[in-house]
Amino acid sequence: MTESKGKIRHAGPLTLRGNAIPATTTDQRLLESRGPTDWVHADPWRVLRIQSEFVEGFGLLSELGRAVCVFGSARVKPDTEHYETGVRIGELLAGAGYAVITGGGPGIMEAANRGAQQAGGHSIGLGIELPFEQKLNDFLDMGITFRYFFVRKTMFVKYAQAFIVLPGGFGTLDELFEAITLVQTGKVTRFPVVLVGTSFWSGIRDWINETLLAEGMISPGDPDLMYLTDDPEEAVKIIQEADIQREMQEERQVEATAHDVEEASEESESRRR
Ligand SMILES: CC(C)=CCNc1ncnc2c1ncn2[C@@H]1O[C@H](COP(=O)(O)O)[C@@H](O)[C@H]1O
Repeated sequence: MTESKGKIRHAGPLTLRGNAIPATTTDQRLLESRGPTDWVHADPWRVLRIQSEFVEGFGLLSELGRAVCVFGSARVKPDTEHYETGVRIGELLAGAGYAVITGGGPGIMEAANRGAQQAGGHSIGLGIELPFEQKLNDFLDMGITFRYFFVRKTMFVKYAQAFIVLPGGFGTLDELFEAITLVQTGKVTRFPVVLVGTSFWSGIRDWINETLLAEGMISPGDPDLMYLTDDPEEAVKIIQEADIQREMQEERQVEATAHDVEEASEESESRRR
């Protein structure tokens, strides 16, 4: 087909006219064994890659069971206070029956994975492809490296029941505020977000109260979406208690539904009589 103005081409769901009509068809480009390959870097092709990342991620994680994400700096070194806290939290989570999910990198991520593995738990790393050479840490039972940050973030939120956030930089803040925004907007419910390290986090906590809340940028209950502690045991206890609450609420919902069904069937029975 030529590229004259009046022509029209339907390509799947697309309608193309005039100069928008490509010189070759999709099938031609697919079957062409040689020739320009820059189309693999085009956006439509990226969509497939994005889809395939979702498929891989869902496939790997769908049978995970209860899990908690641990976030924190990629830069802290072993034998430092924050690293040791990360190890302890990994151990405690594993002891409480939670799989530990991290970003799969160094620092706090490595610490939490190390702790989980040390305690015989399930240790998972969801890594990210970065412009500089970077490998998954050595303490993972299961690891996957994502191309796209947003796909990886979906996995963190979908497969964890809670977030624990240790000291960190931009990456950690991004993950923290993503989680809180999802809870604030009701996209995820009953999802505890626990900050560990009171002296590190109190500055931002105070700013949230004294500036965000004071200027009406958030609602009065919003600062309570985050728990703040120094104690790894307390962090894990907060998550366990939230789990118990969630189970109780689910049971109440099941009972209420059963009760409604019973009432409805009694009513229709008496109408029939
Ligand atoms: C030494 C170095 C910079 C390595 C970067 N390698 C990384 N590997 C995997 N996840 C990462 C990495 N950097 C940042 N992140 C993500 O962002 C958070 C840490 O970023 P930050 O250090 O707080 O800002 C982690 O929870 C993780 O999910």
